[in-house]
Amino acid sequence: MAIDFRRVFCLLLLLGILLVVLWLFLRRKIRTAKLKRWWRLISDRFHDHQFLKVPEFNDNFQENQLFRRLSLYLNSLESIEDSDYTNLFSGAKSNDILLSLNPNQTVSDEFLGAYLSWTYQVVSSSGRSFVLRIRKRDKRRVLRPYLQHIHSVSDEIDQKIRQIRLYTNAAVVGDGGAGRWKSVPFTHPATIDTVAMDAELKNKIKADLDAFLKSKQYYHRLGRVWRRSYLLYGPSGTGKSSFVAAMAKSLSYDVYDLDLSKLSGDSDLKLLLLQTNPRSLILIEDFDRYVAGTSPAPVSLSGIMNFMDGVVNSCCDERVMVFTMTTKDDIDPAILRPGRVDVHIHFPLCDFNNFKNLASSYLGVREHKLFPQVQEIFQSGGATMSPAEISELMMANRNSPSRALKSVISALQTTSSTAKAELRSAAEAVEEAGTRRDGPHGVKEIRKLYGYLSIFYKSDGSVEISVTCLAAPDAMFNFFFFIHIMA
Ligand SMILES: Nc1ncnc2c1ncn2[C@@H]1O[C@H](COP(=O)(O)OP(=O)(O)OP(=O)(O)O)[C@@H](O)[C@H]1O
Ligand SMILES: [Mg+2]
Repeated sequence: MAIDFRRVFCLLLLLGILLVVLWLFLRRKIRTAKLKRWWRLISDRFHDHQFLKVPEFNDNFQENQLFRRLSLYLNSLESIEDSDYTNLFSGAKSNDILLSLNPNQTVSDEFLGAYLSWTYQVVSSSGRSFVLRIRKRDKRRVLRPYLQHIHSVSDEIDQKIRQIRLYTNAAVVGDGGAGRWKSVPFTHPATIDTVAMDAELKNKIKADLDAFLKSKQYYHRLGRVWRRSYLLYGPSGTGKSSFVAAMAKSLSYDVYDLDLSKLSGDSDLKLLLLQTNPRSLILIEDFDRYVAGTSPAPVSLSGIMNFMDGVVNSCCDERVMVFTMTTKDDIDPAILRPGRVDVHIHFPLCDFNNFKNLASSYLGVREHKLFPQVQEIFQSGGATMSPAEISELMMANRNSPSRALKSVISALQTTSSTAKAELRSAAEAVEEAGTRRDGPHGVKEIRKLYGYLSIFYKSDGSVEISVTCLAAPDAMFNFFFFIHIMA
């Protein structure tokens, strides 16, 4: 039988054309990623796999940093778009859209020629975790470099999108456990530059924070935990809390605002500390209330001191601790010894230099014909206004710098004359005390003038008055005048 080559050729041509049309059709209908996935599913059948789980918390309820890094890394993968179910969130900028994996969804990845897949698991009993599926054959070759790759990519993402957060501790419910810290984005607008304080002091603190950030190796070489603690003390409204916010922003650290009154005991304090992340600032506001015993605290003094020493927080590398208080007069110096508190920063009531800083930021005024009058009031002593009070007056009159300055002058004059009258009556009280003393011996303190005049009745029978110089030119130092009256 003779072969009809023309017919065979036509058939083959027709078949070829059909195949090309089919290929074009499939390419349009099925994305290559899906084809790849199918191919991988088929080839996976011929390999053994291993599963590795990355839980969100470790046994101490401490956040597992690898989980956080993975979350950043996986949500940045392009393949997340191929997952069947993905969450969309708006980002920090208005046109940013962030993708995030939905529970029980899988995202695939490729590294050094190996195929890997991650499943995001949420189980009510054991919490959230990521589970890696990797071919046994690839594990030895790929796992270590892959994890390093995740570290460096997540670090990069972290730098780009890092938004610092403010954590607050909730009261103990049930058996304590994980999730005691609740967080919100920390958006306080204060920066170190916006806080009015002595310029030299400000530069010293900036340099100190900078040096701390760079000294990981140094601390570790000395066998010390890489942490630094600061005490900010001064009257109300002098900028302590604003400065804490500014410090956190300058370090780019999360803030853990620890409310001691919500703790259930010393072990609870340890547990909460273990749950803080590295690169964070742990803040205890109004610390004097707890250590001077004016507020009952559910934690013991030794528990607090252990926490300050870093004994309990050997895990607490890369932490800054900040304590704020109104005055450190009543605090046992042992609590504030070097090592427990590394840097003491005094926030004084407003002086002329701070007033000029405030006028410059709040009113945009660097010089004004009313400045000499303001300076005179500060120099005459007795002007006892906080930067908060002065800045409020400036803000209220920000449309007219002259009116703002006049209202500041009038308020300063009022506080100055009240302060002088109080000083006189306090001195009279001391004079009287010199001739008549009742009550038990010991230290009894009358605090007047916003804490700037202190009178001590001492056990040796003497009376000591300490007056902090109100117009102290340098925020670092206080000047004390002592009057001794022997009974
Ligand atoms: N030194 C300052 N420079 C600029 N603004 C200040 C300064 N001190 C206070 N303020 C302003 O006053 C307000 C109160 O300040 P802040 O809360 O920081 O004071 P504080 O010392 O923490 O007071 P408290 O002891 O009552 O908590 C803030 O809005 C802040 O902007
Ligand atoms: Mg405060």
